[in-house]
Amino acid sequence: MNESRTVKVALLGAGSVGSQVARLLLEQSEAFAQRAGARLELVGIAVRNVDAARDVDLPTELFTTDAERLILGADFVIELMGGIHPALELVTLALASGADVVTANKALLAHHGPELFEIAERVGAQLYYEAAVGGAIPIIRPLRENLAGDRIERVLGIVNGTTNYILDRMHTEKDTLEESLRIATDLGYAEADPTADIEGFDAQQKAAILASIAFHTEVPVTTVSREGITGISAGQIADAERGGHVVKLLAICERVTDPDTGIEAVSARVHPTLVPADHPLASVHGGNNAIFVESAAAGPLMFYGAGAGGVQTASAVLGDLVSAARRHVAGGPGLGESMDADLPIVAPEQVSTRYQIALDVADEPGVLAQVAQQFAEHNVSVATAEQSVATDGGHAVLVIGTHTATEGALQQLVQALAETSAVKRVTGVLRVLGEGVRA
Ligand SMILES: NC(=O)C1=CN([C@@H]2O[C@H](COP(=O)(O)OP(=O)(O)OC[C@H]3O[C@@H](n4cnc5c(N)ncnc54)[C@H](OP(=O)(O)O)[C@@H]3O)[C@@H](O)[C@H]2O)C=CC1
Ligand SMILES: N[C@@H](CC=O)C(=O)O
Repeated sequence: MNESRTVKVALLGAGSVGSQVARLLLEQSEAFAQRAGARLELVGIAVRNVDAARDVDLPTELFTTDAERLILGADFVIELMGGIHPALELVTLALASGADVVTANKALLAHHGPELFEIAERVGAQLYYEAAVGGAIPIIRPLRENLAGDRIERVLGIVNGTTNYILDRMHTEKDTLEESLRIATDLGYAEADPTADIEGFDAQQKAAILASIAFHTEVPVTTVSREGITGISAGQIADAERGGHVVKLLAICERVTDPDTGIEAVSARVHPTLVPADHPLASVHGGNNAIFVESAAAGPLMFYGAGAGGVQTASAVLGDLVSAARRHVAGGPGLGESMDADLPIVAPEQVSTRYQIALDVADEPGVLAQVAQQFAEHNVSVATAEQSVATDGGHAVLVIGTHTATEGALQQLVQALAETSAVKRVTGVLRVLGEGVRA
């Protein structure tokens, strides 16, 4: 190692992830110096409140509220504040000043990635973001680098630790969403505003990032259809278990080829999904994530591990920092990325999958015929139907599994069912994961 070489590192944020990054940087400075080929000097930590209680004891003299000044004196900037503002302005300042930036901020990347990459390219700086998807799991680098010579067809999986933790507890402990979310927050899994987790925004942002790098095309976050888990009831969890499934929030990004024209497009979506209990995704418990990548030459690959948590995510952040430092010392290109495919995005209503629809219906003759007629009129074919009388009597519960149908047909059917006199309520609609890793 060149002992005389020191790179100055500014850290923005000392919450769940930032405090662990700072601790590891300080505790393992010798090891990092060996691995990076230069001393990584933590020159300061920008926060909102320098007096706030922290998960970790860190030297008070490192703390500042003056993020801009800190950035301008640094070679590398690690952004772990979260949110769009002021992260956008600060990351822009850092890149424009020539500093390499490491971030875990998927909201920032999903909404402003292209402009940040443009600035980075213009000034010859690098933007690293391994921790933005999948927490500790290496997935960004494999997609950007290791699989750059392959053709990726599909990226699919569990990309939000908080919702996986919640759904897992709803299955295994019969816990409520609210109580499980409280624990996930204590564990450091949830976003500062956990609405981002439970309403699927976090997974939507991650899907946009994954789809963009997997298919080499810009996938705006607004084109990723999103449904969170707040509508999932204890009844749906019980129905899923009875049918040999578990409920998981999945992000599904796939390349779709029109069979008539041969034109390729990209579909990206996030929704609660019925996963067969013997599928590998069903065994992903707690705050873990699992992401399948299917590519033409490599075939199916699975990436699995801690998807959230302060120290786990710090691992990915520090891996990026060491890469950045090595490049700083040895020179050479940074991570490559090409976004030249310019593929169209499939409209959400054209996406096809299988569904399970639960209905509260009147407990009287002729109901099934009325319901079946609606399915036929909307070209949604029934695969299975199971009827049981509700425990409180007076009505029955009808759970219908469909064959593959488009999202557009499904939406129209659900509206028609809600207006059918025999149907008291459409209690839930879940998409069903197909064979293998196909949705
Ligand atoms: N937690 C996790 O498991 C994972 C998180 N991420 C991402 O990592 C990032 C950080 O997450 P996490 O550590 O959980 O977040 P926290 O909310 O725990 O911490 C945020 C930190 O940023 C500081 N901060 C926030 N706003 C400002 C501001 N305006 N000016 C200065 N400092 C500010 C806070 O300061 P103060 O302490 O004074 O309030 C706090 O130290 C986010 O982008 C998140 O999405 C990615 C993967 C996993
Ligand atoms: N809130 C996120 C944190 C990691 O990205 C999650 O729960 O996955």
